[in-house]
Amino acid sequence: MNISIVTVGKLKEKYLKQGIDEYLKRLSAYAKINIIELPDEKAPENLSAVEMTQIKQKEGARILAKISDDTHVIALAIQGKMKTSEELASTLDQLATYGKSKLAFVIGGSLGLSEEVMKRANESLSFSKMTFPHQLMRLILVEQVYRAFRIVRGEPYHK
Ligand SMILES: C[S@@+](CC[C@H](N)C(=O)[O-])C[C@H]1O[C@@H](n2cnc3c(N)ncnc32)[C@H](O)[C@@H]1O
Repeated sequence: MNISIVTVGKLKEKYLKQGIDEYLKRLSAYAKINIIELPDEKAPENLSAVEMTQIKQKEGARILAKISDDTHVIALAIQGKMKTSEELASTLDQLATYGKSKLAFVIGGSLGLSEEVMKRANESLSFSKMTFPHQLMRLILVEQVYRAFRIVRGEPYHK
């Protein structure tokens, strides 16, 4: 399976980078993972709602340009659907069963994801009702994707 993680904003924190690199290394046994990091749109203070939407749309268009039509898209959003790790594993398993070899997870920047990205997404995924910074979200996501593959393969993983 080819998995892209399309993410807005740079990964700056060294401690998170180390964690992400470790899970990407482990994941390489199960899938081809491609991280597509897009720059954050600069959003000055005191923007009107309309201006904010325009900036989000611009960011969204850059995200969508990186995703091919035949890709199954999972948008990460606080208001998305919550799943257990087993359910995420089952999603990956089902996609593989139905011959969907391209999957993209999308992580927004500080403004969140535009309506256009949410509409393009085949599903949305919430990791809790709490807000995580995008860099930490990337680490949590790669760990959960790794966990999902271990579950699919019936391989041991600490609970
Ligand atoms: C700092 S958050 C953006 C916060 C923004 N105000 C919003 O409401 O989306 C950056 C990105 O991380 C992801 N994210 C943060 N917390 C999340 C959660 N609990 N579940 C799923 N995704 C989350 C989302 O993709 C979000 O766009």
